[in-house]
Amino acid sequence: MTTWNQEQQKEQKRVDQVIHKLADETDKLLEHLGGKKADVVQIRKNFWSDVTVNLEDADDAIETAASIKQQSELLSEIERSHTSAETRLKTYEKLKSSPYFGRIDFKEDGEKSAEQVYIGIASYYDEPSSTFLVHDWRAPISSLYYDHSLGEADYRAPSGNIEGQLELKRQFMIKNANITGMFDTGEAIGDDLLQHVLGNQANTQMKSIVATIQKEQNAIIRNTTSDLLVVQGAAGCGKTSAALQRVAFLLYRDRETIQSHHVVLFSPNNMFNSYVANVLPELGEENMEQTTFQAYVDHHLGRDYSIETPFEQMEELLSEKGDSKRVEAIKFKASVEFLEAIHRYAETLSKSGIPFLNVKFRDRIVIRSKQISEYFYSLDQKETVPYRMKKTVAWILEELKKIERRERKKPWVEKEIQLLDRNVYTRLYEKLEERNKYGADSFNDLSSEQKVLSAYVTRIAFKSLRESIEQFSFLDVKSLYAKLFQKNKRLIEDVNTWNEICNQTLFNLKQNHLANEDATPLLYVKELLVGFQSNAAVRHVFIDEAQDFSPFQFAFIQRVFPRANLTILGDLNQSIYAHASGETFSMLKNLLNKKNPETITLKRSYRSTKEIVEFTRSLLKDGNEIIPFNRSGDKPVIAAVEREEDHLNEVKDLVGNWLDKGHETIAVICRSAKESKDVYEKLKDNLDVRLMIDEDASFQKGVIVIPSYLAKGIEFDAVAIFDASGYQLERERKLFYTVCTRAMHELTVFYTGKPCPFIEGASENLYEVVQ
Ligand SMILES: Nc1ncnc2c1ncn2[C@@H]1O[C@H](COP(=O)(O)OP(=O)(O)OP(=O)(O)O)[C@@H](O)[C@H]1O
Repeated sequence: MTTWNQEQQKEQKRVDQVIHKLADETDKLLEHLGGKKADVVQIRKNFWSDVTVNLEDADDAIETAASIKQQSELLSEIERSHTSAETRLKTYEKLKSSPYFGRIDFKEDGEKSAEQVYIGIASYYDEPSSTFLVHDWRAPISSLYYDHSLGEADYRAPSGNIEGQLELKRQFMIKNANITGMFDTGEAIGDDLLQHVLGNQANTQMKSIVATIQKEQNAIIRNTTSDLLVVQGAAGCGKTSAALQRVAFLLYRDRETIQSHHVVLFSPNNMFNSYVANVLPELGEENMEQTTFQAYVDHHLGRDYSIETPFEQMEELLSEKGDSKRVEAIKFKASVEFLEAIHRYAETLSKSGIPFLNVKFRDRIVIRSKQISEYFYSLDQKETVPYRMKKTVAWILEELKKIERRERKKPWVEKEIQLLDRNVYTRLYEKLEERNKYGADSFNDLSSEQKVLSAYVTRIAFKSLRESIEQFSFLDVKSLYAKLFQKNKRLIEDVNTWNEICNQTLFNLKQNHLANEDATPLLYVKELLVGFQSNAAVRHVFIDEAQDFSPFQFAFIQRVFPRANLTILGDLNQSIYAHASGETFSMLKNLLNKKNPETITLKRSYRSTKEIVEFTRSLLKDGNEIIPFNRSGDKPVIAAVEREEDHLNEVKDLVGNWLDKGHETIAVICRSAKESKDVYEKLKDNLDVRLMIDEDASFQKGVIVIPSYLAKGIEFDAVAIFDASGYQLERERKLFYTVCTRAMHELTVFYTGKPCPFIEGASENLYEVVQ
């Protein structure tokens, strides 16, 4: 037997031993859990009988409270240890199938021999031998595995820097407790395993990459020094993957202070949320909070306006209606200059000019906007506007109290009393009887009955008004925003289409419609006046696909999560929305004012084969910096088709071939949802295909037809681009690049009429042409 085989046998023996121990531990835990569960059920059952309830006098009441406290503390202690035992059990279950993926032998300076460190998704400590049989990949010593080749190496431990020699680095593939592959490598992370992993079929959900994290990705995952970490990287270089492993790392490192709900991920759409939802649970962690910026805007403005979604905006721009004037308006409204103009505007409002609305009750004006304005501007101007707004709310509520009292005698109140529900009447009666015990009037006394009922009716009638005042409904947000768009007062000199921008904005506002580009600035200017509703509990915010965030959105997130560190990940070459500034992320440093901002650039792309990356990077003006990972496949195919029927037939045949080859996730990517629907309708009778135009749908295996912008962030085994002749305008270059980079193994681009100018710019030896 060769030494390597012997070595593999030795390793398999160790795997067997570890798994055996894990099985024993699991049994013990199950027994312990059974006992605990019984304890909890017993305590819950006896909770009130074990507690001495005696409320006769003050001393007894104190004793009772103490008794309840003691019981509930006991209960929660048992529940706590039950939960942590359950978590451990889940971890053991995962380790039992694949206990680790790596081993390093590290000889610390001053030690006689090297320590063998096995690395897995969680640590496993063996009490009898007082050793870690598996180290968590996030433990300080595990960073040696990702960061160093053989030879001198060091890592940062809580006690300081530890130096020594890395003598061995071994990677394992272990499935169902069997070693199916094993490689020794001298590099940081050997390419063999990565080749194997990347060659697999795409999954409908993203996988964790802990076994093959690259050194440059590890720098993102383990960064602890920066409050603003910006990651710029090519399509498929692992930005999303690194972000998710970073969440897992932070949850592990700061486990005493941070839980999953202290971390928020902003992603491009809900489908993407479901696509990444499995990574953290796979690593034994709970998912962070996931949201989209649109969800935030809808939550705050959805009741008052019909808001255009980013997808609706995209559809319009991709249709014939999408003119360059609208694009210019969108860019203007997302610009840093507009943001600064809004700040200047808000400053002037501190002295005068805030538009207020009359406060109305039952269609009658009860407080005039002029009175509100006078009150607001009578307050000390040294105080902030949000503080004065809060004082104004308090003042209006006081005024409403007086008005409410006066209303009680009005005829409408009497009418409402007649309509009162019987149950309400009885409840009020009981309340009054209760009060009566203490010498108040009786309900039988007619005048006091009337008083109670009219007070009740008016209180209920004013309730929603009071609540809306607390939400600053007296602020005329529409006029506030509209005032920015005066034809004779250009906010920024070099906007050519200023008059059109003004007309369109004012027209939309009149209809209570908010174009997507107006929603965030309008909300922003409102919040500058009333104060941002912030969440200080959140400690880390991740923004994925950040190239499509406007400066407004960044500024918003910063204010809403004032204590959070930001990790911002994006690729400027994939800026597909018109509001994307196209600027580098360097403006974020000034905009966000965070400590130690750092930028990391990732250049190596892992998703697609070398041939696909070489082709896609040539679609960009400056794509040469993107480095493909060395995994080979077929060259992309450019297929010219003459007629629509031919196009559909060719797509159908191609997809059939791909299915025969074993590809499981296949996408026919169209430009718009409109085109997707059309293509789907024509394909569905001859092909098992699904239409994916709803961003709330979850991503599934099989063949899908999907619009370009929804495919952002996800990947497929094989991609067919439907009619690339549709991508003609320079502003669609990045959209075209984005859709082509979704392919892992195969890419075919069809076109019907005019060739796509971006392909024409690519060198002919990078693709095959099929006529
Ligand atoms: N170190 C790695 N080991 C294994 N697979 C990796 C690694 N890094 C990235 N990948 C794989 O590469 C693919 C692309 O990764 P990911 O989606 O994170 O890239 P991205 O930079 O977010 O891409 P895009 O900008 O195009 O959305 C995924 O399949 C991911 O699993």
